[in-house]
Amino acid sequence: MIIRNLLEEYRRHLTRLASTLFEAMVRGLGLKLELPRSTYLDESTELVRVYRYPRSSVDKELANGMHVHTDSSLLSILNEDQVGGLQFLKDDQWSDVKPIPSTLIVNLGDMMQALSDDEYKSVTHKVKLSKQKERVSICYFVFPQENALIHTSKYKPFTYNDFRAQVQLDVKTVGWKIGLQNFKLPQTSSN
Ligand SMILES: O=C(O)CCC(=O)C(=O)O
Ligand SMILES: [Fe+2]
Repeated sequence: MIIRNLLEEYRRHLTRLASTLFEAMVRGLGLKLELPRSTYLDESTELVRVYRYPRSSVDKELANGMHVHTDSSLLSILNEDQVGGLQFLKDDQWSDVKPIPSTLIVNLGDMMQALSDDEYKSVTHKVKLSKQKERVSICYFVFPQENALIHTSKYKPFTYNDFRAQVQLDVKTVGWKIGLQNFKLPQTSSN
């Protein structure tokens, strides 16, 4: 089970990295968090996924290895090979994330967007399949404690559990994830 030990070691390094990044964002934004940091970045929730995306057999632009989405996480840290295919949406335009050797990609998830009161955005992204080469990525995700209340000015107070249950319900009833929009408080017109 060498792979298991390696993934565990990898996870521990990324916990450190994610905590450092989270701390920097909390300080940078001057966030007044009500609960300890480990409530929002809960080590026990961490996932490490290894993906193998096969070569695309269809000769079309549409060959998605991973459909359009935002991550529900607090933070996601991606480690990809040199094949490329990750794309993100900005101003209604898809852009490629060019792979850079020995470089990790940090995605902010929905929970970071909520905690930052929309100062930071959870990026919409997808993975396109290559026609030439298979792609491998190792992706780390960390989430808040399931029952910890996330309380900010732009959103109704909610827990990660509430969020996940709502996403599951939306996927079942509407057919896709609505996400943070469901928890948004009505905008006030004060200035
Ligand atoms: O494989 C990748 O680079 C991204 C995977 C991804 O977006 C996800 O698992 O949420
Ligand atoms: Fe993702």
